[in-house]
Amino acid sequence: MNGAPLDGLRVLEFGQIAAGPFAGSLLADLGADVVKIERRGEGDGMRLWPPLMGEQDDDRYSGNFASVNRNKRSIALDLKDAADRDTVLDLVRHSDVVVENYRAGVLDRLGLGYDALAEVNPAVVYCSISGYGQTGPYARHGAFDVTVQAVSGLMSVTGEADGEPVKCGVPVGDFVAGLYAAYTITAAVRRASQTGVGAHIDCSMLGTLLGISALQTSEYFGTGRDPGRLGSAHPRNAPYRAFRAADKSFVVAAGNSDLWRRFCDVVGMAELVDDPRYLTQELRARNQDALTADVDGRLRSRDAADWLAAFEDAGVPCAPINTFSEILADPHVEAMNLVRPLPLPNGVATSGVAFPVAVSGHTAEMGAPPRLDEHHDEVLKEWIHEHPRA
Ligand SMILES: CC(C)(COP(=O)(O)OP(=O)(O)OC[C@H]1O[C@@H](n2cnc3c(N)ncnc32)[C@H](O)[C@@H]1OP(=O)(O)O)[C@@H](O)C(=O)NCCC(=O)NCCSC(=O)C(=O)O
Repeated sequence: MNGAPLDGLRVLEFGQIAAGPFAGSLLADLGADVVKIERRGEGDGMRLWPPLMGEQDDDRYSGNFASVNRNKRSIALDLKDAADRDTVLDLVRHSDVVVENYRAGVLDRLGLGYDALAEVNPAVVYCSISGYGQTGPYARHGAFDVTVQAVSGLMSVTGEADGEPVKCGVPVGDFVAGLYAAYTITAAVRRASQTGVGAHIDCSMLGTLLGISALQTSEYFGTGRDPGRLGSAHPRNAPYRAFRAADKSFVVAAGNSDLWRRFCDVVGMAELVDDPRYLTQELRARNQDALTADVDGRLRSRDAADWLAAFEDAGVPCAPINTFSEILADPHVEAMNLVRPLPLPNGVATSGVAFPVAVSGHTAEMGAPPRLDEHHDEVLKEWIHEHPRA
């Protein structure tokens, strides 16, 4: 990699499915040398998630697995076997970071918890990602994305007001935990490089979902009332939601008073600007059911594309409600160079979304995900024998 910000950082990832592997892939995309330690025989369970691509039954690779395990290497070890556990300890001596997302207590039971690893490498930054954190009444509870979206309050504010609570269609519980984990790991690595003292990072899916729910939790703290479900609408802004046009729905967000005036102009309802129900942002949000009813007929009179062109001309933020196939083929995404070829170990090429943040001096590459145990000898030789850490 060229000028990679994390060039030279050695990461051992005991990751499975999403949160741990995503944290590892964020580090790998920025140039870290990330080695997955996987279960012998089967490896990370996500290896079997469809779509599996490739001609031969025994040489197919999962697109899902590739998306969060590109740019990594793999070693398969039986963590219940004493010799393999010693191999892990040898690797830990020569690494900077360990990241894992097993149920709290699993790696402690295997003799590979933070205390054991800090004994062989006091500077190691060890990040545990779990559903509920390492301590507290729920620490040993297993968690999947949907259970944490439910328990965290997120589902209670997602969905239409008169419908059932639903989860976000993207597994934010896993991916947000992975993001916080990678961010905190890089901070702890900086401190470790200055002090020689590592860290145990306790990153929970519950805590991180509460962390990104800052507007909802602060609303509750301020009012004493639970925020409710508003579909695509906003509690403190209107018009700001999906509206129905003649052919389909689209989104427009006239999120301040100037944009509200422009919105009224575009829909040809200038009389609404001075309507006492809509004079301020706060009033528009409070009276948004009436506002939506007032503009509904007019918006349904033209197709979404016409409205989008008109709002865009007026500088009012608006958007089509795309499918992934639509946005991935969009000329703007093409100009961002986000969709790139992602090779699989069997030579088949799929596509992937590259690391989405540009860092000057660094080109994030999209290297193949590893075959299970592909790099066993290579990593041991490199890390332990050829380039040992002092
Ligand atoms: C996802 C889980 C509920 C799965 O629970 P379980 O299937 O009961 O697994 P556990 O993590 O409790 O334990 C893993 C077991 O595998 C053993 N184990 C693990 N790796 C190895 C290797 N390499 N060799 C031998 N044995 C191994 C380990 O010792 C444990 O066995 P024993 O020692 O015998 O117990 C839990 O791992 C969990 O809560 N993880 C943290 C939260 C998380 O990341 N969830 C996201 C999942 S994906 C998701 O959200 C989604 O798809 O949606």
